[in-house]
This record gives sequence, structure tokens and C-alpha cells, in this order.
Amino acid sequence: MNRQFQRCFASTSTMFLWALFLIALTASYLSFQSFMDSGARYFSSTWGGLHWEEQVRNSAQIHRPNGFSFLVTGAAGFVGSHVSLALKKRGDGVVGFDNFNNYYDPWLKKARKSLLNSHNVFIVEGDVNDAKLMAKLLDIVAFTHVMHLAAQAGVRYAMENPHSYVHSNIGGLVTLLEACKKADPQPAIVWASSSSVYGLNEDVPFSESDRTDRPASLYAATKKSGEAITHTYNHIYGLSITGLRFFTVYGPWGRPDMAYFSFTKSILQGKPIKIYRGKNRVDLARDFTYIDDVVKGCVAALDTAKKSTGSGGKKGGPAQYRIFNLGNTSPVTVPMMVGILEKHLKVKAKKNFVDMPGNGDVPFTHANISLARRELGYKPTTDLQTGLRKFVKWYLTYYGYNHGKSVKL
Ligand SMILES: O=C(O)[C@H]1O[C@H](OP(=O)(O)OP(=O)(O)OC[C@H]2O[C@@H](n3ccc(=O)[nH]c3=O)[C@H](O)[C@@H]2O)[C@H](O)[C@@H](O)[C@H]1O
Repeated sequence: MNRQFQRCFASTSTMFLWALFLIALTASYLSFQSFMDSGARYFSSTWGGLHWEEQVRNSAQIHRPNGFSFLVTGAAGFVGSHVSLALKKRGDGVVGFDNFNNYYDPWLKKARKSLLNSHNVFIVEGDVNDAKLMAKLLDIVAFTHVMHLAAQAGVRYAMENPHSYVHSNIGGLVTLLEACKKADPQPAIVWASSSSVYGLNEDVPFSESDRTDRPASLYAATKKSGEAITHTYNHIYGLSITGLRFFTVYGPWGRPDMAYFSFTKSILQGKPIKIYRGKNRVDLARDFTYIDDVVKGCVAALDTAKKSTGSGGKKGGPAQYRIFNLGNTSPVTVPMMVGILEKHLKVKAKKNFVDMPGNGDVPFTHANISLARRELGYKPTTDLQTGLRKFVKWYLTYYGYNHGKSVKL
């Protein structure tokens, strides 16, 4: 009996020792893995570390009384770089954020980055879908506002690469909102929606209260989804949200994928351009809006944004939810836009008129801006002639045009 008990005891303790050994082995494997993970991230990642944190904090420093600290996503983008500069120049703290993807020439994004760096704006390189990075940023700095401009832009490219729109404009937006909802204090959020949400709407000019349930492109559908998603976060978590519906924004440092920009390149190279026409050969028209006007609208939206009411994922009361059109409210047809470019470039375009392909385009856009005028003091002042003159001047300088020859193209 005694021996039996001893044998039984011996085998139980052996099993116990084995179990202990296995637990220790698993624990050390897991901690080794996390060590390797963080080590790998430390060596390969573009973010993290004391120096990086110091750069973020420095960039977020406010240099004016009652100033704000902004996180600007898409800061190396067209609108993002202009807004970041405007905020920094008036003494606010600005931390930029961008993934520098190659949807269009990344060198242009790098050039915008250098410009921002020279004004002491640090740009974090990362993806808004990176929840750890977003949480870390909101932990390091108590941002008063997030200006969310990072997105997959372009109406027609959505047919080529639909998933990139879902990834950035829906997945990225939700990741950002999740981080903001948990932050303490929660920042107020201003973000870029689009005129494309009006889709097949025919009531002109387009008002914020018009129907937006008939998008004509996946791009428009993701922006419309963004409006619904931001409303949910406002409702459940008390995040202060302002959505801005931009109308075909153009100007210096613009996006090469947009018509006015790519037409300029082709005209200068003597290549033909395709000008789309709608049903019955009707010219397409856009409410082209100059970048400086849009920047003023963005800054006014940030300045009038009320604080979010929640903290740490809990709502503290009803929060502000707004949507504004930021347009120019004077549409111009595409052939007229080309005519203005020809005049400024002093070169005739080789024009091919073709039927508008069924690729998500809408025949016209026209903003009613009375709400933005009333609530934000928004008042666009630049007509297309003036705006394109400034764009052409920038284009020729940036691409080093000299007597019709480019050194950079
Ligand atoms: O307001 C918006 O929410 C959107 O504005 C912008 O979209 P759009 O208004 O479509 O601008 P853009 O591509 O410059 O085409 C302008 C016109 O040229 C016509 N167009 C275009 C290309 C071409 O080869 N030929 C042509 O006639 C074309 O049919 C159109 O009539 C942003 O890109 C988008 O990201 C989003 O922000």
C-alpha cells in the first residue's frame, strides 16, 4: 500500500514537473516571440523609439495662446499638405501622417513632405489601418483635433482597384475612429467626404439635405458609407464630427491623376487629351474649387468644431455632428477648363471628344454653399481663370519647364 502510494505519488509529481516544464517552455516561447516581434518592428518599422516620440511631441507643440494640436492624416497629400502648412503657420501644433502609397507619383508626396519638414511639421509614415500606431500617437499627444484626409481618391480608378477604396475609406476610417473613441480626451474630428455622394442627384445646386443614396461610383459609395459610419461613432461614443464634401479641388501641388493636371502634362508634351461628353453630346461640368478656398473652409471647420463629449470609449452626452459642402458654386464645363489651360500654357491642346464611359463619372456638380457660409463664414474668392493661372505657374516651376522642355518629366 505504502509502496503503491509512493509509486502513485512519484508518477503524479513527475506529471506535475512535466506540466511545469511545458508551461515554462510555452511562456518562454511566447515571450521570445513578442521579443522578436518588437525587435523586428524596432529595426524594420518606420515608427517607434524615443527619438521618434520626441519628433512627434515637438511637432505637436503649440506656439500661440489658446492654440490647438492637430493630427493631420494624408498630410503628404494635396489638401493635407496645404492644411498642415496653414495650421502650422498660425502657431498650432501639427503632426502629419501619411502612407506615401504609389497611387500617384510618390516623389510629389516626398516633395510636399520636405516642404512641411522645412516648416517643422513632422510626418509619421504609416497606415491608418495600423491600430497600434494610431493608439500610440493618441497616447503620446492629447490631440485636440484630428483632420482626417487620408483616403483612396479618384472616381474612375475605383473600377480598377475596388478593394483599395474599401481598405482606406472604410477600414482606415473605422480604425481611426476606434482609436479616437478610446482616447482620453477624445479629439474632435473633421474629415473629407466628397461631392460625389450626390451621385445621380439632379436638383441643382446640391444642398446638404439632398438625397445621397444613389452613388454612381464605388468611390462615392465609400464616402457615403463614411458619413454613415461617422454618424454612428458620434451617436454611440460622443465624438464631435464634421464631414466636408469637397468639390473637385485643384491648384498648386495638386493631384496628377486629376483632369486639369494630367491635361496640362499632355498639352505640354503635345499628346492628345480625351474630353468626355455626356448624353446628347452635352459638356460635362464641375464646380472646380481652388485649394486656398478649401483650406479656409477646413480651418474654419476645425475652429468651430465643438469638443467631443466622451472619454475612454464612453459617451458623455450628445456631440456635434455636421456636414458641409465646400464648393465654388460656379460650375465650369470641361472644354472651358481646357480653354483656360491652353491660354495659360500658350499651347493648343489636341482634343478628342469621346462619350463619357460608364465608369462612375457624373455629368455635373454644383454646390450650394449657404450652410458653410452661415456656419463657417466660408466664402470662396478664386475663379477658375485665376486658380489655373496659379496652378500653371507652379507646374512650370516644379517640373522645371524651360522653353517648353521639362527636366523632371
Ligand atoms: O469632387 C469630388 O468629390 C471629386 O473630385 C474629383 O473628381 P472629378 O470631379 O471626377 O475630377 P477629375 O478626375 O479631375 O475630372 C474632372 C472632369 O474631367 C473629366 N475628364 C476626366 C479625365 C479625362 O481624361 N477626361 C475628362 O473629360 C471628368 O469626366 C470630369 O468631368 C477628384 O478626383 C475626386 O477624388 C473627388 O474628390
